[in-house]
Amino acid sequence: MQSPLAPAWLTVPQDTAALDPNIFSTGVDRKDAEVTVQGIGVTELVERFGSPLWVLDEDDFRARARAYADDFNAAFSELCGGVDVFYASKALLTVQVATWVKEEGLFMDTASGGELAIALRAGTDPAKIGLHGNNKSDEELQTAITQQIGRIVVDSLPELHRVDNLATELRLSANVMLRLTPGVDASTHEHIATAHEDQKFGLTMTPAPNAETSVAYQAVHFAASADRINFVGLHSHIGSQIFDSLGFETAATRMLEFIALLDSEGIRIHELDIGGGYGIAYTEADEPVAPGVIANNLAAHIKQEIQRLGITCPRISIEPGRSIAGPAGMTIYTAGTTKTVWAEHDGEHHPRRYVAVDGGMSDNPRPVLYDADYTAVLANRISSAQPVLSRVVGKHCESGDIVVNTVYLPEDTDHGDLVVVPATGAYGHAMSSNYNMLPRPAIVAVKDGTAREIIRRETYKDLFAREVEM
Ligand SMILES: Cc1ncc(COP(=O)(O)O)c(C=O)c1O
Ligand SMILES: N[C@@H](CCCC[NH3+])C(=O)O
Repeated sequence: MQSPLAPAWLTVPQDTAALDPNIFSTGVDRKDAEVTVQGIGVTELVERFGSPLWVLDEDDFRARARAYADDFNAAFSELCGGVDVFYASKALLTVQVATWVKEEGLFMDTASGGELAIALRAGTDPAKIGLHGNNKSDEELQTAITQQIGRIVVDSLPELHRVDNLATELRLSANVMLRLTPGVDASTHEHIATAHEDQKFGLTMTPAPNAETSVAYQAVHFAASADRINFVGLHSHIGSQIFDSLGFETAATRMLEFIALLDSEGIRIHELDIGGGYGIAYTEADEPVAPGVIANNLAAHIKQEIQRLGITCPRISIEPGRSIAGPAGMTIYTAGTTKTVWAEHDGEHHPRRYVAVDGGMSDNPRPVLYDADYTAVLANRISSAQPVLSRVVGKHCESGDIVVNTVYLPEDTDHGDLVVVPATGAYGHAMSSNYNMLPRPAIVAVKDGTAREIIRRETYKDLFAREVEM
């Protein structure tokens, strides 16, 4: 029965065993009542690799990566000479994952010296690497320049001057792209919107009061004329987990208008990166848009704008992260303590069942950071018990340690059952911690019916590893 505690979008499932193909990776199914990934059951996975466990459907990851490359190139090849797809590695990065990205022909977007180090360790061609960051250290910039990476995405005027000075000291030239703030309010959680004025990223396109030109304009003129800077192009990224195409289109228009202005002054912009941020389905309320549809819509919009402005289309690049890694991953947890509490709503009390699992905000901080919604299923068996409104919580010392805020689970879900949370491939492992000294789970990649660890589970010994002996 529908609980008054449930949000309007959450329906009571007809079948609590069903696996929504919008949310789960393509290799996930049920066999003999158990959830399987490419034919391997969750019980076997947990027996072999422990719980909780991050499972990655490697074929799904690779197919999504390829779809972005193929569909965007198909949509843009005639118009703008093609598209370079940079995988936003902040979503999920291990040396193995970087290798898949390389093998699928994608470029690599990194956002720190650490991510850059992993991309290089995986043998990524430096020319296919970008480095982001609003506060890059000299060491990070020096590595990027000496490695001659394809683009250092400069985020401020002082940083541009530092890059020029460092490149001069190193007697090398630096490949520089400028990240601008197109002043777009993306429809997403405020902590993951990145193109409105009042936030930390990018060079503003709005002139300060009484100033004749914007910081973005000054930066372009500096980059275009500095001896040690190879000016690659312009960049904008409006935010993350976005479904509405309007924000992307508005940003593209502002960038192209700026490009037209520069064009009229004789500064030709050869490349425009329009960022990532494409939303995925975490729950039944989310309706993700296929890469081919996003590509065609954006290409149609860009075509119209370059015709209106009378400019040649720059080469386009994009930076999807979540929409490649997210749906490919899921987390298997083991249920422990369960209890029912009486939650108040409109002056009445209603039951809410709590199912505590063996992980939580240390393996997925997104619910606590962004009120992110997820869903979950009972995975080791099918139950005919009635679905009851449940909250899956972790084992941390925080009442906000929520794994899935609202989901209908079979009433008899209990101690020892396996609970799977889908769509955790992005920003789970990437943002995980050892809070409460929980060792982090392993990541297992499943391909062609074979499961292998690509990141091993942490042990208590790992927790002592950085202790300095007295
Ligand atoms: C500059 C930049 N590019 C790409 C991304 C990837 O975003 P998403 O994982 O939402 O595709 C991000 C994250 O928001 C970002 O900050
Ligand atoms: N970590 C965020 C996205 C930030 C993307 C980086 N700019 C999330 O999980 O949704």
